[in-house]
Amino acid sequence: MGSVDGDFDGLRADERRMEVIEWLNALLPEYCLPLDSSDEELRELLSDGTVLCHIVNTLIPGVLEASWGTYSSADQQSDNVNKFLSVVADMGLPGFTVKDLEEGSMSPVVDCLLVLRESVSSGLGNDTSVNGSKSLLRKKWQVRETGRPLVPGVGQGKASPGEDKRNALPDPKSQQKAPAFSGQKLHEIFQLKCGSHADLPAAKISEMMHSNSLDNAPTQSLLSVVNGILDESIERKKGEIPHRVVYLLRKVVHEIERRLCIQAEHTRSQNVIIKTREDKYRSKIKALEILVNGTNEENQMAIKRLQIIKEEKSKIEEKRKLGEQDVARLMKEKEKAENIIASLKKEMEVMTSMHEEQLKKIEINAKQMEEYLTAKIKEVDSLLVQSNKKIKEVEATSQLKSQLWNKKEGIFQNYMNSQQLYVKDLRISSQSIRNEMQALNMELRDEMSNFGSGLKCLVDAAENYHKVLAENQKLFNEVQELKGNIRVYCRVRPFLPGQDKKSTTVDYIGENGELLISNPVKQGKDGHRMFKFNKVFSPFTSQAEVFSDIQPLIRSVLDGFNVCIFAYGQTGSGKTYTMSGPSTSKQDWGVNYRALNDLFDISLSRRNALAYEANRAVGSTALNERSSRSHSILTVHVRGLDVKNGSTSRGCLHLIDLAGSERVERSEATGDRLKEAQHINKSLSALGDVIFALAQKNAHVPYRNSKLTQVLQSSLGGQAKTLMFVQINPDVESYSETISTLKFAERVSGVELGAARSNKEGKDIKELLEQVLAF
Ligand SMILES: Nc1ncnc2c1ncn2[C@@H]1O[C@H](COP(=O)(O)OP(=O)(O)OP(=O)(O)O)[C@@H](O)[C@H]1O
Repeated sequence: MGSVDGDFDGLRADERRMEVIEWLNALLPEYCLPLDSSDEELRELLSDGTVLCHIVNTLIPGVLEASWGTYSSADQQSDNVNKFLSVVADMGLPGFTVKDLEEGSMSPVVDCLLVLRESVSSGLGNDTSVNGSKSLLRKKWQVRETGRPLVPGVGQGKASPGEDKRNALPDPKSQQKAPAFSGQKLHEIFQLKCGSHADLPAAKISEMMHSNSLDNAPTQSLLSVVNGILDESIERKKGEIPHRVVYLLRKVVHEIERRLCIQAEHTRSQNVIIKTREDKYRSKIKALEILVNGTNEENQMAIKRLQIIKEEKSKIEEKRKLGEQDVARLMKEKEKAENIIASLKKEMEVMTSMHEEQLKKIEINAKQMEEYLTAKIKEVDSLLVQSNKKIKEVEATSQLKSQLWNKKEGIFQNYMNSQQLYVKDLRISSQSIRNEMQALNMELRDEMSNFGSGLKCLVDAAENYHKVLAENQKLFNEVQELKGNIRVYCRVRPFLPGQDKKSTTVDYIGENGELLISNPVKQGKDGHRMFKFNKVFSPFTSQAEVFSDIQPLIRSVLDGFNVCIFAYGQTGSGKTYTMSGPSTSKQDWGVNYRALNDLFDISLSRRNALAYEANRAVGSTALNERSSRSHSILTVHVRGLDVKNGSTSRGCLHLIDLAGSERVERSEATGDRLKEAQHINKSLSALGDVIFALAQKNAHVPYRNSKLTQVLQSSLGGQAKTLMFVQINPDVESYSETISTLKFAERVSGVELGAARSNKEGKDIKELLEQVLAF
């Protein structure tokens, strides 16, 4: 793009220069500079300032006079240029510097000339201001209206009207090219006053005709001559024109014609040049348009590429950022690694120095050891020498000693003989002792046989113990059966802290399982309801007391019975309290902990006779693990192996914390909770139905009505023993739940209780129990 601008600038400068040259050619045709002249050619024409002054004089005749001369000095040249510039400045037009004219670009000079042209052309005609400025300029430069400058020696005299046209300055070139006619001479000829042309001497005219001075004279001057002659002719009132004057006129006219022809020729050639230039510029413009179109497409492409590049750049920047982060991380890691390496290096250095020190020490020790060992070797050598000496000495002494021993042997032989005699005596006495020992052995054998018969009696007694134990178990279980296979214990929960103790529904708790519940709404006889169970535990009954009543059932599990203990009651009535206990401290233990503990204790006490295999399963029946909405079942399977006869017994204990017994309609449950409550109710009523059927000894027991009864099937019915804790809340607000719970329990226990009561043997239960416990 820059180059295109440059081209345009160049083009504009060329055009402007051509414009100036064209104007100059029109104004001063005598110079006739080719239109495509360069800056340098224009500079050559204008540099001495003469032409510039000539321009001013042509536009405002007589304002300036250039310093003429074939070879004008540098001072003259700058003087001419300064004159021109001061005229331009006086006209209020922008000028240029002398330096611009001497070197560098000619555009300031061209601009100045164009502005001057514009200013003059716009001020032509009846522009008084321009005329005014012209007169001012003339005044300034002391020029008369005739146009002659008031320079001494130049054009002095009276100016006549019409003399203006004749006052044009002579062409400096003509002066240069025609030395025969000096500038002053030609001037004189063309500046002749009226009537003088006719009076020109013949020699002078012939000199003019034969010389080429007309060739060099400015056209303006030639026209002035013609005009002068014509004026003269008019003045002389059609007087006869001398032949020589006619000839001169012809010559002048001929010259004018010749010049016009040249000018026309020149104009034609200029036109051709201009046309070719125009074509050139048109083709250039087309090329530029194509270039511009191409550039637009390229621009769009470039914009698209730029966008892609921008996107790529942003991606690259992101990558670069990530890279920088990586680099930062790696730098940190590198720093860490360098730190570690530095610390390791330090450690290495320390270790190396330590090793070196140790090596030195070892070397020192080795040296010391070597010295020590060489000393030792020396010592050993000397000792060896000494020991050799000693061996010899010892050999000598041993010889002496053997002689001595031989003497002592003789003495010992004598002693031995005497001792043999003594041993003979001892043998005789030992024989008598042996006889005594045999007698004693006989006595011991008799005693041992007596002890064996005693031991046999003990073994027989032990065997009898097993039989008695079995009988005991049998009796115990009979007692349990007599007590009933289904038992219902009611437990009344105490009031919780913050509850009003006066608002109780429990009126009376009898020793034989009676429970009187009062209706808070009804008064009198109808306001009370009596229930009867196997036992009723008051709010003050401890965990241990409750368990002592069910302990025999746990014992029967080890004897191969299935036992099922469960707690039934509304939420918050104490089911978990009874079954598990409020805490894990021993005194708070519920039935579960105590039952398991008891099983272990009894199995341990029976370990000599029976080996048990202490298995447990825990589960819950509903989706929710909260005890109030799920049944929690703890099952213990017991297998006992009789050590003596190898027989096995299997028992199973189910400990169940049932879900809350609230009625669905009362719980106001909806959605999943409703379904859950319905399931719970269903399983509880199924349990009731099973127990009821069992108590009535029905042929069909509906075990399959619920999952709960299916799971407990083996522990409900048959020889299985079932115990139900009916938990009640004494609070008045829970009255209706309490009644429905008790009714359910009564339904379960009612028939069984009746059966137990009608059994005559039931009266002997207490006695039987006492017998068993006494045994
Ligand atoms: N015999 C009792 N002595 C003292 N506090 C009791 C007794 N029975 C129950 N409680 C207390 O009453 C509250 C409710 O008891 P518990 O949680 O055992 O009831 P629950 O019937 O198991 O309730 P849920 O059906 O919601 O599980 C507990 O704070 C418990 O400690």
